Amino acid sequence: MRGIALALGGSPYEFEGERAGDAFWVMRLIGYPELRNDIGCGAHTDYGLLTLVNQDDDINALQVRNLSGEWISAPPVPGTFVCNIGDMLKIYSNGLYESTLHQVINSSPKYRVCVAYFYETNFDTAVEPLDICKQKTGGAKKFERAVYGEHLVSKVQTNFV
Ligand SMILES: O=C(O)CCC(=O)C(=O)O
Ligand SMILES: [Fe+2]
Repeated sequence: MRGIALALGGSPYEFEGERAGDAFWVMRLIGYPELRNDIGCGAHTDYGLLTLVNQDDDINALQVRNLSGEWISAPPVPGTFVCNIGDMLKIYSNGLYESTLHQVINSSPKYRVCVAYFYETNFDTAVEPLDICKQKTGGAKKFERAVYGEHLVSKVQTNFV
């Protein structure tokens, strides 16, 4: 996160203290039964700052939607993690970073396991575009302020109910 803060033109500590000094992180171990096109992980964006996904090296199941609206594969690259930008980083960066829509369909003949680490802001943090990011994107904020915990609860309720 310090590298991302620097890349955005800020101090390395933009995502610490009241923003993410007490990060509401979650690690999830997810199993996907083989040969199932009907269950998996439906299309969604991740909620927080940054997600690191460690997936099986030999199963191609994760897909991301590109700007043309097509689903494209994100095949595993052994020894690497997939990094997803979350909704909070999209807001902080005023859209310089996109929280990409993705889904998981395991139509392979093998059970797939993924370990996903979600690095989030503090639960109660009110997230709004950083000044440095507004300056780089024309001056105006493109997204309204969102309280991370409220966003999380509303996404979980709409995703899982
Ligand atoms: O299983 C994966 O590769 C990704 C899972 C995912 O997108 C999520 O849990 O948010
Ligand atoms: Fe995800």
